[in-house]
Amino acid sequence: MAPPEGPRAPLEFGGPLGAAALLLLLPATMFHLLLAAHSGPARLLGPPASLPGLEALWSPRALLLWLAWLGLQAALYLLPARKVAEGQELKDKSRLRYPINGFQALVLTALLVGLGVSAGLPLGALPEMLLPLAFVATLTAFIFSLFLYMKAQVAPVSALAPGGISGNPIYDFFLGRELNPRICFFDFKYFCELRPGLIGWVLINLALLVKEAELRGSPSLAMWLVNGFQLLYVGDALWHEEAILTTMDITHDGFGFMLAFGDIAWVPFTYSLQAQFLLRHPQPLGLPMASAICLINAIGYYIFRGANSQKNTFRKNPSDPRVAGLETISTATGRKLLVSGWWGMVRHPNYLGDLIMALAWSLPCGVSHLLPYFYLLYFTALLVHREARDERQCLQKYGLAWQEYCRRVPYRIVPYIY
Ligand SMILES: NC(=O)C1=CN([C@@H]2O[C@H](COP(=O)(O)OP(=O)(O)OC[C@H]3O[C@@H](n4cnc5c(N)ncnc54)[C@H](OP(=O)(O)O)[C@@H]3O)[C@@H](O)[C@H]2O)C=CC1
Ligand SMILES: CC(C)=CCC[C@@H](C)[C@H]1CC=C2C3=C(CC[C@@]21C)[C@@]1(C)CC[C@H](O)C(C)(C)[C@@H]1CC3
Repeated sequence: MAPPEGPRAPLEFGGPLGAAALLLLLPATMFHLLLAAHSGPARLLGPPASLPGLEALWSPRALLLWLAWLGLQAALYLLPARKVAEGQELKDKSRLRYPINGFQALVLTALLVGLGVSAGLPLGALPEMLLPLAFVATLTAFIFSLFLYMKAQVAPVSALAPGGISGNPIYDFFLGRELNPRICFFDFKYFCELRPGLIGWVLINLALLVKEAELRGSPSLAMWLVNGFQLLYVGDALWHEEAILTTMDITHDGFGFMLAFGDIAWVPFTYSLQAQFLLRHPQPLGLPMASAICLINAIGYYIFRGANSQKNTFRKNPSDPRVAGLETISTATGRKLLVSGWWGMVRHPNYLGDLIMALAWSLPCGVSHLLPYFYLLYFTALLVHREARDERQCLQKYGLAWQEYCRRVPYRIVPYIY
């Protein structure tokens, strides 16, 4: 029998207590990382050297800059798109429409920043504002999640996510009640997932690179690598923007504090940790080591892109010649599961590629500190947890066919290990 959905569904993240703890723990971790990367010892574990006062956190300039950034990204979202894609079928059998113009937003942002810099915009001053910017981003995430929670109170039941309707306000505030909150064509979750945070991440990286050039004459090789790898990752996400429409964040999870904070605060301010670390803790990196790290990133990217594209192509059109020859298992839903190609190697080959890239992003920072490896550690925990959630959902969706898939492809993420 399928597990229940709605108020009787099993609670995730340790239920209301776990959600309450995460509401505090996630912002606290982000500030700890920002302070640690800025400090001499750069300790991941242990208390920061000193705690900032309110004057270090609050800055009207940072608030203005942050609101201007959100406004710019919202305006770019509303520009005419090269394509309008349809999302997955919803409970009421309708499909939402989404503009595909994320890559265009990245390019236009780059052009505007380029113009600004040539007109004297001090991009190298941004690293000094990271703390107050992270503070206003966190405040925005709390206020915005409150708005989303209230908006969900008046949304029809069919618009609610299966997980966020436990009835416990803290849990539902954290996980999100409404699946696709929108005002007219403006989809809040889709906008936040790919625009202000992801593009903000590469802009922060670039500012750190500029600042390093100002301080030391030129950016280090390690800084170039981190910038290049992460720009490739963000550019790839925006180029393949349509693929996000089938991820569990869009199709299953509600839009609450977890995703709102994750998208607009956690991603830009913690995913740029390696570049933040390198600015204060320069690391020597020779060409042979740099080449080996590039190779690791290329292997990770090859697996990540290959696996994601294979599944997306198959889900869009199983008779596409690129996937038509692959072996499949039929399921009672009428959909099929791939059992050869990337998806016959492990059950989440895309996670494997992503983790290999995460390793390549940390290696340029050397091995003297644990701090730049935070992303790899956090990401491993996130993907292991995400994989378990996805398995539960697939078992519920596909039943015996999923069990057969697990028998034929026994490893989850790493062949012969996990
Ligand atoms: N950088 C970051 O912080 C993060 C990055 N990611 C990345 O996002 C990407 C998307 O991840 P995510 O949304 O978690 O999940 P996936 O893209 O792995 O999607 C899982 C879904 O794929 C379908 N599926 C699973 N197995 C098969 C199969 N054998 N054949 C066909 N379809 C299958 C199922 O959905 P259905 O059958 O309904 O189509 C399943 O629910 C990944 O590359 C991940 O690494 C994710 C989280 C955070
Ligand atoms: C700890 C915490 C705050 C959890 C929230 C998790 C979010 C940070 C992540 C959940 C899924 C994500 C995805 C991406 C970024 C991180 C979040 C939002 C993603 C946009 C990164 C780029 C990838 O190519 C992607 C598009 C596949 C990916 C989608 C999932």
